Amino acid sequence: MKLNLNIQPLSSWMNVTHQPLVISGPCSAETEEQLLATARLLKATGKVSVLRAGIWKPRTRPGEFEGIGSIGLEWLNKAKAETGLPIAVEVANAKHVKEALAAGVDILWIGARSTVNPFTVQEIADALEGHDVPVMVKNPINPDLSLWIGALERINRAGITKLAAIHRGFSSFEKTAFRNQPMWDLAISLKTLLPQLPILNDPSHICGSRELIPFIAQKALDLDMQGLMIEAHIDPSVAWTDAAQQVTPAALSEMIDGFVLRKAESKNPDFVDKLAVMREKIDQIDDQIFQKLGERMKIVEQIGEYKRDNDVTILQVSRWDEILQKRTAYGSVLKLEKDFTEKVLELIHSESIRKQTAIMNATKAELG
Ligand SMILES: C=C(O[C@@H]1C=C(C(=O)O)C=C[C@H]1O)C(=O)O
Repeated sequence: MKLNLNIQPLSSWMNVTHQPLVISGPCSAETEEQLLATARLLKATGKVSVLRAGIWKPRTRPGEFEGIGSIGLEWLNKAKAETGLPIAVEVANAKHVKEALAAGVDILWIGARSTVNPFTVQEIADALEGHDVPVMVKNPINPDLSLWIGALERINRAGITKLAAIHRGFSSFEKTAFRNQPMWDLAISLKTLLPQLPILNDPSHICGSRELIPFIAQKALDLDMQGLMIEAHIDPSVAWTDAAQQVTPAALSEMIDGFVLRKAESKNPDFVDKLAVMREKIDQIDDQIFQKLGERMKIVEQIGEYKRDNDVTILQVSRWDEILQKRTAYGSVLKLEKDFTEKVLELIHSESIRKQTAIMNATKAELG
């Protein structure tokens, strides 16, 4: 299924001065000096296309620094006048949108804590009506693809066609090395449903610590994401917010130099030919896999009927356990990750259970 949004290509509204597209700037604008000094150094790298700064900050607990507020718009405009960099801010309500538009902000983004709430997104969308400003929508904090798509649809329906998504990772109970779980599958699903939608990655919020950022950023580029939003601060050690995940402009520059840029496709005829041959092999193997899955399910159905006629339960834990043990061991010999093998088997098993349940239920109904 493909969704239908009216979106302009990124290249028609974003002047990418260096590949990959990098949007950078401090997590929060703190002082005029901090913002201007950071902006100057970012500009000097020659590798940053847009300056970002948070001026209204949604914080988990009250009493923390909640952003410098509207004065930050003036500082951003000073930075823009000096560096020539277009400016981007986060907006979380109609007032923010109004002020940002009045100040001539070039790009607005909607944060994860706003995307999660359709009322907030609709309020922002209504405030955007009639304005031709680029808007970027971060994923919601919870891994709900529909909410993310819904927010993009609301903004698009307000007439915003310069639209992009930002993948910043998802909250989870699970404690891992990441501040927010990347859950790449969701970004891949969004790209599959909306191939024309530019998706940027925000490795700063996924990682939560600067050391991890280059790895996540490279992975995002390898997944064909169209740019990166990376937080940078003149001196991260004294940052008022998110100190651990900000990098200096110099570190950012070095990081960008280390990226390997891979293209979405190659026109080299030799490459195209070899790829076609390998894909033909994959097609044949996929045919076989599905043929075999079909055959397996037929036997599962026969077993279901046999169990039904002999009043035996559908779920057979010891048999299921035996399959799990045997196949994961075999899978590891075949160099398949245990986690992958288990996921495949679990999918197959739950489909078996579903099929056999249908057989049992049909009979119960017939027996009436
Ligand atoms: C097919 C059966 O029913 C269920 C499905 C299984 C499977 O798909 O392999 C295994 C055990 C049962 O939970 C069976 O009992 O063998």
